[in-house]
Amino acid sequence: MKTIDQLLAAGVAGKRVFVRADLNVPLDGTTITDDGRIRAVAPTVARLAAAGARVIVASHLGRPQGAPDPAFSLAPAARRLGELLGTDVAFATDTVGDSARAVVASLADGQVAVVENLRFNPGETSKDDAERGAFADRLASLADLYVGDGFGAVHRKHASVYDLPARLPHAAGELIATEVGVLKQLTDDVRRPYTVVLGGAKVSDKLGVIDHLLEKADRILIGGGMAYTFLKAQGHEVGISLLQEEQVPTVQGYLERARERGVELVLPVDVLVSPAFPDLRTKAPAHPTTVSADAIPADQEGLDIGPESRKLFASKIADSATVFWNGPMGVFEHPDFAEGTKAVAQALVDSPAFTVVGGGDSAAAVRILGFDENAFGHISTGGGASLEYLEGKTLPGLAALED
Ligand SMILES: Nc1ncnc2c1ncn2[C@@H]1O[C@H](COP(=O)(O)OP(=O)(O)O)[C@@H](O)[C@H]1O
Ligand SMILES: O=C(OP(=O)(O)O)[C@H](O)COP(=O)(O)O
Repeated sequence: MKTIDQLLAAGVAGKRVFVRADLNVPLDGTTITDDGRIRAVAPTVARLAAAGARVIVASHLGRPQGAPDPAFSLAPAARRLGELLGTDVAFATDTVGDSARAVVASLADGQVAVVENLRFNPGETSKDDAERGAFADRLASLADLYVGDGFGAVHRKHASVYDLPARLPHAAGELIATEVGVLKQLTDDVRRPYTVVLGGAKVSDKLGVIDHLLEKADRILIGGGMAYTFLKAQGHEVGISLLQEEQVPTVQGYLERARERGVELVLPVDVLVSPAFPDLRTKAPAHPTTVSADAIPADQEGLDIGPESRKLFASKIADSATVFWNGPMGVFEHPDFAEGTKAVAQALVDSPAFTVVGGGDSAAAVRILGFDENAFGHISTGGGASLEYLEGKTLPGLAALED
């Protein structure tokens, strides 16, 4: 894989360099609640700008449906990038249209622009190669060189991640190089016991990785929204909790294989439930109840792991040599449902293990809940991306950066 150093050595002054970043940051309205992903890509942008490149930064944010949606605008992220770089950052109100072309044409050497959310365009995420390719052609017309540095999205076969680098001379940015360097340590010769903690809300996306983890990990702890499909697979009712009903038979297979292989699959023994999803803006008290994991009332939603589960998970983490964690244990954005995530983060900090936290929200959670980033072995900007990397899959966004 060519690195940014090689690109810089060849000279980028006056060149339009397209940087595919992952600026998919958590927002409260237009306020960024954690800017970790912007800080993570800023050094790559800064180095290119300092070398005289005209830098075009592009990213997705959230999951808009292929059309402009102001709730998912990258404008706040562009402003924050400008603050971090200490320079004006221009913003194009579209991705490949008149605004983007005008903004790029007006860039002087060393200046930086951000174009609007890639996913406002249906071609970005299309499953149709021709439609994705046509959008990649339009992106390619904006730039001379491509730098892939959106580690959190390298598992997506999307136009800006996969098709665009095939159309321009390309290199990997500093963030991707660092992320891959650290995650390699978890694939080569992992120190055991190796514990993987999974949670979060992207359940259908991430359930599949368990198939591979059953071959690799000694222990898998499952909390967050992921837990309820497992509890259902064990025959328990989960009320109105997040559930991937069609995956229940697959998960029953995982439970069976874990038993056969001697992999410890640890589920919550108690959960915090509430009749409604909490208001994350007002943070109004939700008055949750603690119930046993096998007794979730039909009209209630499981929104965090309970106190006994916190102790159980912490004890499993304490007795580990390597821990990889993706996915909050509950709806940590609300104080009533943050204790499970806090307890797991604290257990990682207290553990002598080599610890890696991955994922946009998981990384944000540890910082928002007040943990020192340096207390972890590594905080990865990618959740799904790191899980699929650990699975040994060929990731489209990394394969596309190969020479
Ligand atoms: N029990 C639950 N029910 C619904 N959502 C949950 C639950 N537990 C965690 N979440 C949500 O999961 C989200 C993060 O999930 P995900 O995107 O998969 O993690 P990451 O970004 O770290 O990879 C958080 O916004 C959190 O509120
Ligand atoms: O937030 C992300 O992934 P993550 O939640 O697995 O860390 C990335 O920005 C990818 O976003 P996507 O899962 O909508 O493709």
